[in-house]
Amino acid sequence: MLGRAREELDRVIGHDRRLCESDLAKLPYLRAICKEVLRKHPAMPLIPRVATKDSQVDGYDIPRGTRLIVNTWAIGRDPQAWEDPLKFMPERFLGDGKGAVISYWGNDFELIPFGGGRRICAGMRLAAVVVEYILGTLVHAFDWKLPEVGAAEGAQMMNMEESFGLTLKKAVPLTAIARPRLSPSAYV
Ligand code: HEM
Repeated sequence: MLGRAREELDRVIGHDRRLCESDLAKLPYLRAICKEVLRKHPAMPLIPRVATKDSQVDGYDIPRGTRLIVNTWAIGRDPQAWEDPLKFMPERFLGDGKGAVISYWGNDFELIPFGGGRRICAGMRLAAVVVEYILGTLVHAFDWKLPEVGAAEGAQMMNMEESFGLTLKKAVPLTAIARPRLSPSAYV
């Protein structure tokens, strides 16, 4: 996966400069990775709401004033919505399958990391660009490796468990070593 992302970045950008915002539209695999991250690890896992009128959802009566929590974390891992939901598979957003037309702008309810409706994230356009830009730059401009440690400690380093809160964080922070891989002039 890292190799495929790097191959795409090298093909579009080369080694003599760093990624620019205008490159992002030409990097579909990078975009698919970011979507997959936001599906499986949404930064805001629980979205609060209050019912403004009596309603019925999926056979449940919801009286006006009820406090509701939309669990985007669970939606992203729902086997009724996603094939093999626990697998990190950016390819699900590429090609001509169902996933290729799913976006996170609030209309496809299986992928709502920025929420939806009137209170949808006010910064989502900025956030979507920044996430792609930062991840793309880190992958394109550096080779990454884990510190050399014993197997048990090594397994902990790639630990993807999450600690729940208002925002979702990695339970075990990642430590990795970066080595530049572009022409020296690209870093100036
Ligand atoms: C990956 C980054 C981000 C994620 C995943 C994210 C996610 C969310 C979510 C899920 C909500 C609740 C939406 C709802 O209730 O339907 C929200 C609200 C909000 N976000 Fe973001 N957000 C991100 C970045 C940002 C940034 C960069 C800004 C500002 C520059 C921002 C500003 C806001 C504001 C102002 C609200 C409240 C909107 C309202 O209640 O009307 N967010 N965000």
